[in-house]
Amino acid sequence: MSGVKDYRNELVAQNREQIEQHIREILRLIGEDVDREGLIDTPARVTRMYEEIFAGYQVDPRDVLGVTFDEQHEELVIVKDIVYYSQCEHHMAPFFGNVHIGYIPSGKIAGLSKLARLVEAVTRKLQVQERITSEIADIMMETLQPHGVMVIVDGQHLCMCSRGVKKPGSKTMTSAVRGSFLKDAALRAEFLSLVKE
Ligand SMILES: Nc1nc2c(ncn2[C@@H]2O[C@H](COP(=O)(O)OP(=O)(O)OP(=O)(O)O)[C@@H](O)[C@H]2O)c(=O)[nH]1
Ligand SMILES: [Zn+2]
Repeated sequence: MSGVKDYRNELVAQNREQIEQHIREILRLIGEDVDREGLIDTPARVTRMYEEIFAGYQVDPRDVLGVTFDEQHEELVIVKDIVYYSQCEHHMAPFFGNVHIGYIPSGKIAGLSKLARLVEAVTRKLQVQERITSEIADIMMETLQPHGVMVIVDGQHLCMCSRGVKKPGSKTMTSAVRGSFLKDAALRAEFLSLVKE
């Protein structure tokens, strides 16, 4: 595993030649002229893009929250509007949106940027939106041991917009609720109202 700050998918880099060959073959099989100027470098570009958009395989998302601070703030902390881009595991088509994370620390707070890094680590791979949502909540619970966590994710799935059912603009909303948020309706309401602002 490489460090959690700047990472690319090393397996893609190791297999670069084979991946490029396969992409070239797919281009040929869909009826393209693989030797035309605009496409000559496309297999290499796509492979470099895979190193980036599939970088999540390179990191254990738990390591991202390795840096924490002891702090007695046992009140709501929210980081909202964390933009993510992921790839749906059914079609390998992009989906993207925002993640909102709220938690009540229990003696341990995370660096704020680490929550955004956690989103990166969980989304930069083949995913479904539900799993992104619950993985973020579960990893927060496991590593920070807070009183509770609530995560909301919205997503626009290109596999539903540009193909198939073709419903551009439709948004999928998912939430995960853990610990004190489960029992406390007022806390959930406070989180939701601050996320909406
Ligand atoms: N639950 C969930 N479903 C997703 C997500 N991303 C894509 N899908 C769905 O995965 C399903 C795959 O369905 P299939 O019937 O196997 O594939 P398909 O024939 O291409 O389906 P259509 O998209 O309806 O044309 C579709 O309904 C997609 O909308 C996600 O993040 N969560
Ligand atoms: Zn899809």
